[in-house]
Amino acid sequence: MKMVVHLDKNSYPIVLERGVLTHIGDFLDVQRKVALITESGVPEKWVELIRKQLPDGLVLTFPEGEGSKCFTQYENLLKQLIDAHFTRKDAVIALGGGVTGDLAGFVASSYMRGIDFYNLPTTVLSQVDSSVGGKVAIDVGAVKNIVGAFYQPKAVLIDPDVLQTLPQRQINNGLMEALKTGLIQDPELFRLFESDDRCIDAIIEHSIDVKRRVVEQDEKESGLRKCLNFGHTIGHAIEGAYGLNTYLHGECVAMGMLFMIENAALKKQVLTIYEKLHIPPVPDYDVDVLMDFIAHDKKNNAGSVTVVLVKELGSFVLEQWSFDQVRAVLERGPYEE
Ligand SMILES: O=C(O)C(=O)C[C@@H](O)[C@H](O)[C@H](O)COP(=O)(O)O
Repeated sequence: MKMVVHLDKNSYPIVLERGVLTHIGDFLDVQRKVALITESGVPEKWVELIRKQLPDGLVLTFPEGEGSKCFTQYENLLKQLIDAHFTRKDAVIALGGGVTGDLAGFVASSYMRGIDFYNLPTTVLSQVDSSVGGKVAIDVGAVKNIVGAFYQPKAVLIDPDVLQTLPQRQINNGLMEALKTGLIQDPELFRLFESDDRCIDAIIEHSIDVKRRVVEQDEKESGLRKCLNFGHTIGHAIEGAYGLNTYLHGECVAMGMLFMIENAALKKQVLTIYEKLHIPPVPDYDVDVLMDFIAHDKKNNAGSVTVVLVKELGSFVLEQWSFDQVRAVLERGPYEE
């Protein structure tokens, strides 16, 4: 199955196909230097599958985890491209999860002011969400994605077969971004979570299709695209407050969404899904610490923040809240009406 993200000269295909990673040469020119940027957690068999299709490939592996989305790793990767004499005609492939796509994409966006970038996501989270849309970034300290760019890939190749080696916690983590998409835009996608035989291919297809349509209408997040941040304002704050490595990103988004669902029956349905997928409960938090992170949110506007609320399944409302309103919600807690 192939979709195209229509963005004028930055348009690109998303290929969702079991086995697509066995023939990447059909989608990109491999007859040049290609940096295959990957993280240590990606099984060797997937790295080798891609490497052997790259006659002049350079495998660059960084330690897995959010901690690698930092200036040190960013600089290391750039230095390795310089040492290997990469030119503007060469390319970067990201093979991994959201961290790899963000880091490798930011490297590609800035090396020589931008070289070709291809995203080959290997986790549920990156397949349903982060590989599409061109957000690339690193963190500074515990502040998530604070330095980055909008830099669209030349193609996204999604192969659900690679998920067979993914630990269950990572699968459930990624599913939270798809659940988010269902809650804000796609009731049918939400229903897939309520059925007992969740079909991952259908979840990916629904999620990516919604994301594609949102990005086409608002590439740089001036309006509509903010809906994709449902759960992220408080989610990112919890992620940061717990040191970026205690909870996974999707788990934090799941926690963050609870504060922003203004429909008791729907919240109950969501909590039932969390229970089935073993999503951790919201931990104890210090309101002042979370507010400090929220003060750095990119959706801030002098003294207020754009929040995404879900009142009815499949739709969202954007509201401009004062910090006092956010504080009140944090003080009320995630499980209260
Ligand atoms: O693509 C988007 O736009 C999103 O907001 C998707 C999010 O799920 C994703 O986690 C994104 O990386 C968060 O972006 P940020 O702008 O809040 O850093």
